[in-house]
Amino acid sequence: FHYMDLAQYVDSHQDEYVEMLRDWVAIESDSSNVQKRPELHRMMETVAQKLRLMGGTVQLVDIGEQELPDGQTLELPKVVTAQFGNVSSKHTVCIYGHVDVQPAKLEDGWATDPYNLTEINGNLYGRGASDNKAPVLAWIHAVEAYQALSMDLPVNVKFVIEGMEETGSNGLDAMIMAQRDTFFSEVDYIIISDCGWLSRRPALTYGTRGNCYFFAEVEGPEQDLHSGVYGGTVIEPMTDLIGILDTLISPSGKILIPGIREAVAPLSDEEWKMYQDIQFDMDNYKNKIGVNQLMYSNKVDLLAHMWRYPTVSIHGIEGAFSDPGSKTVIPAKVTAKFSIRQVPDMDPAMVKKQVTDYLHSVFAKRRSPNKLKVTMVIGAKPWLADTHHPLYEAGKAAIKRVFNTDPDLIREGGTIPIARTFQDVTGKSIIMMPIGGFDDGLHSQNEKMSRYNYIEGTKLFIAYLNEVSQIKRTSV
Ligand SMILES: C[C@H](N)C(=O)N[C@@H](Cc1c[nH]cn1)C(=O)O
Ligand SMILES: [Zn+2]
Ligand SMILES: [Zn+2]
Repeated sequence: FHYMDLAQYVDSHQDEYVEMLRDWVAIESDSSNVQKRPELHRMMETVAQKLRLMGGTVQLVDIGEQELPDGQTLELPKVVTAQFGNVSSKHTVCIYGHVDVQPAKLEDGWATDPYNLTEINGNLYGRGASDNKAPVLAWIHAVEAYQALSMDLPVNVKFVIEGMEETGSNGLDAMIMAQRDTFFSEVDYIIISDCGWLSRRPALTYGTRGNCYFFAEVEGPEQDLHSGVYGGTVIEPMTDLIGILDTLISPSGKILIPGIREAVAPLSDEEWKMYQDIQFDMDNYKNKIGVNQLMYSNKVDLLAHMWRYPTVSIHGIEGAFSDPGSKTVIPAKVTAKFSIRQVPDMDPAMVKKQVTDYLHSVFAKRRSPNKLKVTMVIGAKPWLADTHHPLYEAGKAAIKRVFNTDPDLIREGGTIPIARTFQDVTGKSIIMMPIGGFDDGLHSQNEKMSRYNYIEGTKLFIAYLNEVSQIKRTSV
């Protein structure tokens, strides 16, 4: 295995890789904004074209339509599948990633245009740079490097790249089920690089939280009203909504919805010990996010609540006045968006019932004439891997080769909605191998990917393909 030659190739092509990331970041592939859907289609076509030019067997798989809250339908972005190599004596890995992004606007407080990749002090700023465009590209560059040096790929490589991850991977479950006995039948392992390290030390990820995402709509008068003219006479939808939202979680982080906490698998002594042994600087973490106090003051509690316990987050209220200035309005209809991160042994179907029943009972106590409607729009399960699987040993060896250190074994507080489906439907083992930095600002202003992580991450993937090829057949 000529690792040094491959690594040198990567180093000498890094500016091209950055330019390609620039082209990809320039496509506003925001999956949550229906106006941007043409951009998302263009993004999927761009990925497919890149893989075609590399000689892959590429398909753009139609996964149907999405139903919007107003009943209209919208074409889902096609899923790109590709295959490089089909040698039966070799293992086959399937790389999953996504190229849709979270919304971003300059006026949200970005220092640079979110869709114009900008390099400052070795960091590449742009929406989707770390989540998940650079990691997807790094996998592509890894395959390209083998090809460019006329080296056989040590394993067959398949890609599944989607464009709806940030809104729950709509349509992908059905596609995986439909292709379970075709595209996925020869796949041995699934690799996902859609998360980040915990610190400056490289990491391997063995668990993700799931997510149940809710809309709670309160509807009252026929139209918005003047708060001076009508205030005091009507029962305001916003007051009702804030009132019920306030019953979801206590100020100290205790979830108040009956049944949620009871479902959580207890933290084992082994887990407690693992968290205890992880190097994690709480002050650094506070500095990074700009707060002087956290919900928990010791490391184990903090890590456990980041990865291992559910939490409620309130994201926004549609219909509420949120522009600058001071409009004196009583909004007629307001819709809160909130989500509950899922952990073993929670069940999204159960959570849906628990949340819906609870909010209706709390609302009923208010004796409000307004109407409450609760819907769950995403129900993604958590995912957990066996860290003793050879995939993780191979990951450790690759990290040792590239970074000359042992990795942290970590969990991810975020959600990769399709991870659990991959595991349950295909029955294949999954590893998550992040290359994003701990301070990349995913979903936030000024998201970035460091040039270092992008380039060394590409080398890591090159080394990992070789390590996976050494896994003995019996361990598949
Ligand atoms: C971890 C991954 N990069 C990510 O950001 N996933 C999203 C997926 C999601 C979950 N609910 C809605 N979207 C996330 O964790 O927020
Ligand atoms: Zn992601
Ligand atoms: Zn994301």
